[in-house]
Amino acid sequence: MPELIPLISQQEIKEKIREIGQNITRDYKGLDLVVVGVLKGAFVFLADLVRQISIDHEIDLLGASSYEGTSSTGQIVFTKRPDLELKGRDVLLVEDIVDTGRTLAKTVESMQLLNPRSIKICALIDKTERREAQINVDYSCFCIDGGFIVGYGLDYNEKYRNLPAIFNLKL
Ligand SMILES: O=P(O)(O)OC[C@H]1O[C@H](OP(=O)(O)OP(=O)(O)O)[C@H](O)[C@@H]1O
Ligand SMILES: Nc1nc2[nH]cnc2c(=O)[nH]1
Repeated sequence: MPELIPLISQQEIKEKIREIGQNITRDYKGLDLVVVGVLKGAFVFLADLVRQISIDHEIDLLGASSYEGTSSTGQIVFTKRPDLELKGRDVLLVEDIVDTGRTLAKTVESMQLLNPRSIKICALIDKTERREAQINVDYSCFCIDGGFIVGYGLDYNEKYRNLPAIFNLKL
């Protein structure tokens, strides 16, 4: 039976998202912000984050998937493309986690083809141990070394996304 070890509490998540939301609000004043959440994992974080951004902005979604169990297959499959016109606009990609960095590297590459004015990255978790692609996370809520984490949108074989806090999964 997998074991769940508490890592980041609901309260810590709430406080950090409020702070990051204020920073985004300040930095994007006067810009044409489109917040693009990367499904599936980012759906919980995205919903909480946009409610802490107090300037006008639009929201879109893209889908990217590459994990089987705790390992990246290395093959990023885009399951959904954004619907909004992004040309000339200020895109903020919202991810639940940056691990190897492969998903975001491919995602940024594909978003650049749509000619936005700017692309920045906001991640709930910046996990550094397995990083392979050079990714600059502009807004990071929590930085951790390693482990496989679940909860608050993050899954293991599609389970545990509903947990309200973040846990280390021990198999
Ligand atoms: O930096 P990386 O090593 O590429 O890992 C990060 C990606 O892994 C997870 O997605 P996953 O493929 O599990 O799909 P999901 O969001 O649908 O769970 C997560 O949501 C990120 O998109
Ligand atoms: N759930 C989950 N998905 C990931 N995708 C890349 N790293 C992780 C992780 O630690 N946990």
